[in-house]
Amino acid sequence: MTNSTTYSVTVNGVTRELPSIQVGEMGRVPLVELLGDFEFTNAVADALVPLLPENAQVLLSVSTSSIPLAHAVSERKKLPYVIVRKKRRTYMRQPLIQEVPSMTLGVNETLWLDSRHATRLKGQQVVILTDVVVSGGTQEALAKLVERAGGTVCGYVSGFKQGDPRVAVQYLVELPKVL
Ligand SMILES: O=P(O)(O)OC[C@H]1O[C@H](OP(=O)(O)OP(=O)(O)O)[C@H](O)[C@@H]1O
Repeated sequence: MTNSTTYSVTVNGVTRELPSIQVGEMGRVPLVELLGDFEFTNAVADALVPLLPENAQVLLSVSTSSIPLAHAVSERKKLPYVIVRKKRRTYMRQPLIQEVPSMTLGVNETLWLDSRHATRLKGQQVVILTDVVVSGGTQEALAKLVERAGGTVCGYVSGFKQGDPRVAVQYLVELPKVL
């Protein structure tokens, strides 16, 4: 930690001072933001690639914060990626709908996977990839979507772990839950 309001992390030689944000009654939480930061996203993607299971065929991630990371890892591994949405779109056809019971900020979410993309998971070995894992609720909900789509989860990977997730996640950096 560099001072009382930031938390310093370095991945593959790229350092960021994470701001600490007051989250409800949890206290001050160091906040990772890959969105809008290509240099840090690329560093995290480079470091995550060796953690992916060898048999991975597809990456599955979720909007919004994890999208740049999923894209960068996909590009490096030459694996396709699928993004689950948090809002229904009019162009979705017969989406799979999955609730996330409790998330980081205590807000329930609903995940939507368009059937066009669910088809891409069928019969595939799928890695679940997020930028941050806290409770693991999001990764669990993504795993349920994989099963419902007829795929198999072959691993859970996250750039950062912040807390005690309910799933066994491969991660790069453990962050304190509160500062
Ligand atoms: O392990 P969990 O407790 O489920 O929390 C992890 C989730 O929380 C963050 O998303 P966030 O809630 O910030 O949503 P956003 O990506 O839409 O900003 C992160 O990107 C994961 O998806």
